Amino acid sequence: MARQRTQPAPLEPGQVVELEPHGVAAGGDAVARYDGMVVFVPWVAPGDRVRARVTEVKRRFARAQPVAVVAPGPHRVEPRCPFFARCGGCRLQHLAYPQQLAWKRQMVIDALERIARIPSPPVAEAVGMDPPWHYRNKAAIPVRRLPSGRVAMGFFAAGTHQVVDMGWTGCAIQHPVIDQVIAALRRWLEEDPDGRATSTYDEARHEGLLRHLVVRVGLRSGEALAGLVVNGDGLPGEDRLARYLRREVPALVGVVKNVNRRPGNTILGPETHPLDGRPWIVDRLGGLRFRISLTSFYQVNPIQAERLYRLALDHALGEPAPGARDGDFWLIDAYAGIGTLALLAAARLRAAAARHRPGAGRWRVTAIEVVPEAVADARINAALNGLAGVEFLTGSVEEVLPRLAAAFRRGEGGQGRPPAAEAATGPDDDPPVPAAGDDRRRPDVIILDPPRKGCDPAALAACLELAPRRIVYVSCNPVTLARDLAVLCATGSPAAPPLPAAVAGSGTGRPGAARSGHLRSRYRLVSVRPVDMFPHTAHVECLALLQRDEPAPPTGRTGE
Ligand SMILES: C[S@@+](CC[C@H](N)C(=O)[O-])C[C@H]1O[C@@H](n2cnc3c(N)ncnc32)[C@H](O)[C@@H]1O
Repeated sequence: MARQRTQPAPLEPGQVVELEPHGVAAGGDAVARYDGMVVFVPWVAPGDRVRARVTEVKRRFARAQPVAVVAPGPHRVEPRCPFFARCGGCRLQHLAYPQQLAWKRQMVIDALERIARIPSPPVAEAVGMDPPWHYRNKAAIPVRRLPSGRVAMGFFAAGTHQVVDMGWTGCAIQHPVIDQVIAALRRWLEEDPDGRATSTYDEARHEGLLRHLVVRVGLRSGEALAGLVVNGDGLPGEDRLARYLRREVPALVGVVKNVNRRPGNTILGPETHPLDGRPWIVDRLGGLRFRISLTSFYQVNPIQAERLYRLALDHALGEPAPGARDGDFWLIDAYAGIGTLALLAAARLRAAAARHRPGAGRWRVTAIEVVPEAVADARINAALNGLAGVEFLTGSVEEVLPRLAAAFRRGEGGQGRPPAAEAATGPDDDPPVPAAGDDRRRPDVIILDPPRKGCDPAALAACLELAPRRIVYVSCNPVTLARDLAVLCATGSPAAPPLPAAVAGSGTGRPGAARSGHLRSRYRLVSVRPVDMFPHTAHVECLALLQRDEPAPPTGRTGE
């Protein structure tokens, strides 16, 4: 039973109590109740009986740290990593993998019901991986020298900036090549005279040279790249160090130095210089090749990324394949990174068009990305795969998508490339992708794959105005997904951001405008599919398909 507000808290800090958690909260802590009060306990599983010491008591909840597992529950398993519950990287290794998947699905359902106000949302079973280990293709590892001269390298302890030294054991979720690079750098720093003379970064004082080791591995290609993040011009003997690392770890195709002189916890700085070999790796994903430099976004779990992308494109391109029907097809990939989804879509569209009669299924793909380096990589990737006609627009989605909507409003939407956009030009021998014909006034599909903070209201407003038949939303945060779906599906959540007045109808661009009838419910949530990109962590990734069943609103008007 819920506690009355006036009752004194039944717990106080320091108290040791016995608890039986019944669920897992967002973030991975187990949830129990004690005398009606909610208590969050990390590192224990639902069904466990545990003794826990109370560490914090608030008005409505308390936190406790486990002291002992009195009786393990049915879903508890032995964590594989000896550093589990000390290292902050994994939160769920003690929970059997099928229960992790069930929990992630429940997190999505809860967010959609609570925030987007969608009752019984159509959330499918999560797509898991087998085996769910050694999947991470990238790690950024802080380096700290201890007073003894030894070197500690590992991830930060949960909620702190204390390095938990991984020793020589390695990490259970990252690619083994990353462990090899860590071991080689540690040997250099402890045994080589230049290595011993290398200071490591002290965050509190903003002193010391070597901050992080960043390693990237191409799962399919086997190529690896190491980045030494330096608070200064360089490291003693850095060229020799780069050659040493490549000799010790043959998978390394290059070693680079990244200069980050800024205080704070941003890992990478603005400049990257090659030290030895080449400053990028090439990996294969979904049948295409991608060049990836140290700073570009690339999904950290490529096995699951391939599944996620296949599902996203099945939704986006739908049935029948666009090449199999008459008419043009225009797909916009918003938040495109190095162009993975845009190029995979273009490859599918090209293959489908080639299977059918000439002239049927002309297609166009437009990708939008804010980081210029990622766009540069994307253009190289387009050329690498013979798809250089894909349009890459550099800019924020909240600026570029409204420009496309404005062009559409002026009746220019179907006339080739967007007017205000900087379109990619491919090599002369690469035939351009046919632009959509004049009869096509709207994009058919918009893919949204924003960072954790979700989409800006201006981006959502432009989506509503462009009114594609389908929206495919790839999300790494169910909370912001739910907030944005409340706008796109017009469910009227108070969490939904205000829309610009022009889109919300007669000047009422406020939260809840949808409830007042200004925004007709436009998109139906057809399905949501969690795809486990981050096994053993509390991160939840999912894919939502939205469909517009009703006719598109007339040009320039999105309300009734
Ligand atoms: C989750 S990643 C997805 C990248 C890509 N779709 C993929 O799967 O590799 C989000 C991308 O959006 C970019 N980004 C972040 N905010 C943006 C904005 N406001 N406008 C455009 N791109 C943005 C980031 O640089 C990053 O490349």
